[in-house]
Amino acid sequence: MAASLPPQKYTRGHTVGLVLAPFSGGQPRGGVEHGPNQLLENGLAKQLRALGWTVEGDGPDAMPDFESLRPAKELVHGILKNPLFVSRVTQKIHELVKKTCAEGKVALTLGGDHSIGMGTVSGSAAVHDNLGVIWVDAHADINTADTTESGNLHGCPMSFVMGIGPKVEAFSWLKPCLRPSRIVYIGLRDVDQGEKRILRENGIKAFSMHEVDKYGIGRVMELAIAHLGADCPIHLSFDVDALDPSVAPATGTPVRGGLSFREGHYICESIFETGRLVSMDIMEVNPQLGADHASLVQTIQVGCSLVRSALGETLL
Ligand SMILES: NC(=[NH2+])NCCC[C@H](N)C(=O)O
Ligand SMILES: [Mn+2]
Ligand SMILES: [Mn+2]
Repeated sequence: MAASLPPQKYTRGHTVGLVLAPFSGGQPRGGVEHGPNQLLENGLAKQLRALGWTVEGDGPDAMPDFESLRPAKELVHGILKNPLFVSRVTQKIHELVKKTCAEGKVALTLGGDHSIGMGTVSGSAAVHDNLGVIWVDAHADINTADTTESGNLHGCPMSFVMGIGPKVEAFSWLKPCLRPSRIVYIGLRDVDQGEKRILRENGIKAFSMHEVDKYGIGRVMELAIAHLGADCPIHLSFDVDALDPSVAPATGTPVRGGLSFREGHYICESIFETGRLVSMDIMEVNPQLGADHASLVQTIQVGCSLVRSALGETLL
């Protein structure tokens, strides 16, 4: 028997619309495009149905083929890698997330690398006024075309949705849609110099691992939710590298000193408790990385359990 879920303020009924994002063009390591398939094969949709959700978008032909969007000729903008390809894919994701949210469903995007956040945040913000974004990550992913040292667009989605930094021609579809005050970071511990300046200059609220250690995750979540305000819709973007590599090893840019298993889940549980989660990303699960098969299985399982916690699974 399905559990009965409490009402959610900003969505109609209890339907999750899956948005599958098998994409790795925002960074150089292959494998992360298999994240969505692995999460589904581990039973994610079934697990959400068992919690009482209606789940759409996991049918046999649901997996999109983004290769067809790869341009014959890339645009050049400094050291940015694949700007036109990333733009086309994220625009597609934007449309899918926007449609799902407009239908009153929770949009759950399975990545894929974190450049996809350009599409998910902008797609959700196009429907939900005053959206607050909780970005859980070891990294701030707020480089601009000027500050990025890697040229990897998975390190840039936040500056792109905010509309800061130089205009990049390939992304003319992406209009500024997120003010700095609508962002809260949790879990940061590997932030580039240019990104630190952007965070400071824009007064962006960030709870790095230092604050998680200092206050504990319970207090951090109280402060995070209070910062966004008591009554706004919330988008949760969860990069699994926010977790300590001992918890989620199969990811492209692991950084030691991360969130524990319980801290990660507590974040998700406390966002569910607000009743205001309207969209969520689970990103950077890379089944081809990690030392062995066990670390892969562990990472996929933790990805699934984070989503369950954000969608109402409780310990008791
Ligand atoms: N989504 C991620 N894992 N991002 C890692 C970004 C690392 C680095 N800051 C960069 O710009 O390349
Ligand atoms: Mn990230
Ligand atoms: Mn990261």
